[in-house]
Parts: sequence; structure tokens; C-alpha cells
Amino acid sequence: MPFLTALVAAAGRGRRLGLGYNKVFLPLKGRPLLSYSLEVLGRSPLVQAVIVVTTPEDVDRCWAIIGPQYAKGIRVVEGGKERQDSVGKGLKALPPETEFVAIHDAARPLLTEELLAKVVKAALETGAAIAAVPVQDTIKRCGAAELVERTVNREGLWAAQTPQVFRRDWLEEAHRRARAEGWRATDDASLVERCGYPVKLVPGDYANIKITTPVDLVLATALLEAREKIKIE
Ligand SMILES: Nc1ccn([C@@H]2O[C@H](COP(=O)(O)OP(=O)(O)OP(=O)(O)O)[C@@H](O)[C@H]2O)c(=O)n1
Ligand SMILES: C[C@](O)(CO)[C@H](O)COP(=O)(O)O
Repeated sequence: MPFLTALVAAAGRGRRLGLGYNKVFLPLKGRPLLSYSLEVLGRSPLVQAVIVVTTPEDVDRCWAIIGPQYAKGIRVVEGGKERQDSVGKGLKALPPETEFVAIHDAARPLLTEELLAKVVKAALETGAAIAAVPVQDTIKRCGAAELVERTVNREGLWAAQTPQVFRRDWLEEAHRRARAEGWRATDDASLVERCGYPVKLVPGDYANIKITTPVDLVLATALLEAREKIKIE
């Protein structure tokens, strides 16, 4: 098994949640969002090291959640203005042995070991792979005055999630070229694709939601309770 470092993106501001602070500390069923991903990554035998990327003012708070007994090597580094910048900073802290990098949003607390394993397996075969789910709604392109400009054929459209797992050299090249050429993207796969590398879509989990607006907290709570109920039965 190659040396895989997980990079947890946790340096946002939670604006769409209306918090005014970093949403990764928001409690979900009594535990901060960040703790859910850390637990799964700490438990997975596929992950050799973890890097948490957070805001400068939140470094100590992240360490408090990580605790002194964390299962594997872990570092907390400062992120940047946008998600892409944070990942770019996290890449500079990779352990030298790293061969693959798994990037995950701390805002996606419902990550499972199973999904991580599926994406890692695909990345080992292809070089790059991401969790994603086929779009289920009809997609409209919004035009002037919020009138429908056109309906987008949803055949073959997938909604990208995280984890996104890459060969380290591909990912570093993608971020290096993005900085040099001014590429901006909302996920890392976009940058790797732009370099011409293949990125495998791995059927994810519709429950692997990103906590973005208040309703997502309600959904995540219900999903966690349903998951706990299934485990008990
Ligand atoms: N500068 C940033 C912005 C976002 N993220 C992380 O990227 C993930 C997805 O980003 P998003 O859901 O947009 O989080 P926020 O930026 O906090 O949300 P908002 O856009 O509503 O402020 C989150 O885990 C967030 O912590 C990051 O590491 N660095
Ligand atoms: C990376 C991501 O979660 C894939 O869907 C998404 O692009 C993050 O977007 P955000 O605006 O930074 O939340």
C-alpha cells in the first residue's frame, strides 16, 4: 500500500451557514464537524498521515479536537483565502514519503471508511479518483431576470464530492500550474483534469453531504441517527 496522506480542508468561514465563524467547529449531535472526518481518517488503515488545513486563529482549536492520542501522524497548517489556496498550502506540508493524497472537506462529516476505500482503490488504478453522485434533478441554466435560459441535459452529469484522491506528483503539478497560470477551481479534480490527467468518477453516497446551509445540519443529524439505528439493529 503506497504512503497516503489525507489532507482535511477546514479553513473556511461558513458564510452560507450564517455563522460568522469556521463551521468545522459547529456541533453535530454534540461533536464538532471536524471530529467526524478525523475519526474516519484516523481509523482507516489506508491513511498513513493527516494534515488539517485551517485558519490561523483556529489552529489551537483544531489541536484541541485532535487530542493527544490521535492514531497517526498529524499536522495542522494554516490555509488561505479560498479552498484552492488552502489545499495548496496543505500540499507544502506533506510528509516526504507521501505518494498519494486524499483531500477531504471537513464540511462533509458523513465520510465512511467504505467510501474512502473505494476512492483510494480507484485512484491507485487510475492515478486520480473522486467520489461523485449522478445528478438526480433536472438542471436549468439561469438566464437574465432569472428566466430559464435552457435545460441542461443531465445525462452523464455527476455532482462531485470529496474524498478526492490523487497521485502526489499529478496534484502538485496541477496546483503549481494553477498558481502560474491563474487557474481557479472549486475542486482539485478540475485542476488535475486541466493538466490532461484521467480522473475516475467513483459512485459516492448521497448521504455524503457538505454542510453548507442550515438545512444541511438537519439532514446530517437525521442521517447520523438513521446510521446509528442501523448499526444497533
Ligand atoms: N479558504 C477556504 C475555504 C474553504 N475551505 C474548506 O473547504 C471545504 C468546502 O468549503 P465550503 O463548504 O465553501 O466552506 P466555507 O468556505 O466555510 O463555506 P462558505 O463558502 O459558506 O463560507 C470546507 O470544509 C472548508 O472548511 C478551506 O479549507 N479553505
Ligand atoms: C470540493 C467540493 O466539495 C466538491 O463538490 C466543492 O466544490 C466545494 O465547494 P465549496 O464552495 O468550497 O464548498
